[in-house]
Amino acid sequence: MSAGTTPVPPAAVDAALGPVRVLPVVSLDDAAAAVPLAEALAEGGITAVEITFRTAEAAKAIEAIAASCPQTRVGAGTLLTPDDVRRAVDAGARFGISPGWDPQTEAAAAEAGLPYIPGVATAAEAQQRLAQGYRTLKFFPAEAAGGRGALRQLLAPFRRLEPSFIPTGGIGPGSLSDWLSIPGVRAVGGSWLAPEKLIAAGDWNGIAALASDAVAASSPREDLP
Ligand SMILES: O=C(O)C(=O)C[C@H](O)[C@H](O)COP(=O)(O)O
Repeated sequence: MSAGTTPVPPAAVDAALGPVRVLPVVSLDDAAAAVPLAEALAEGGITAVEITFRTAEAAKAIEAIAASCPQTRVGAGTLLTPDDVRRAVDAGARFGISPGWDPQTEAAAAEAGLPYIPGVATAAEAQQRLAQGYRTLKFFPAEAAGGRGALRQLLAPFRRLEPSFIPTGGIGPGSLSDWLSIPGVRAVGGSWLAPEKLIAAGDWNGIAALASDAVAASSPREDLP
């Protein structure tokens, strides 16, 4: 397969993400933290998590959450190669996300039937992915690529194709609700919900509090599964 591979249908991506409006982006140095972390996020009301392949423990962490946290939709992030995709799927990831896009990673995701969300930062990239049939796109790096103004401008010409964006990169509690109020923003991603320091300290109450603050700042959308 090559560029032009038919992606997993948008409805499957939507179903995999469920009602999530805030997606914690998590890098774990020790997979032993995965389950308590997912439980803390769920206690705060967040039942989806993206475990990034930035660390060697990613697959183990996904496997642990998939096995022990049935309430949590666990996905894999930073998918950069077909091998990342295969390891994510074998570990039990229910969706996959890349910071950008390449045809080999895309083909591996399509072959595995993994609901897959590529990243875009420009109109050209958005138009290419939409033309292929993707509808849910990560907008990355959200703040550095122009922030909310840039995304609003991107949405204007593409709106009739009904794209659904997950802005990620530089977003925190201060701007979360403004991002979520943009029509066309499905969810917001970010690492602020699982700071390295709190994870290292095992401060699960602290993480549950961050999650519940984020849920309080986000409006549910009735059209989501
Ligand atoms: O790792 C990946 O796959 C990425 O695409 C990048 C991350 O999603 C962002 O770096 C998170 O951004 P912060 O919330 O500002 O930390």
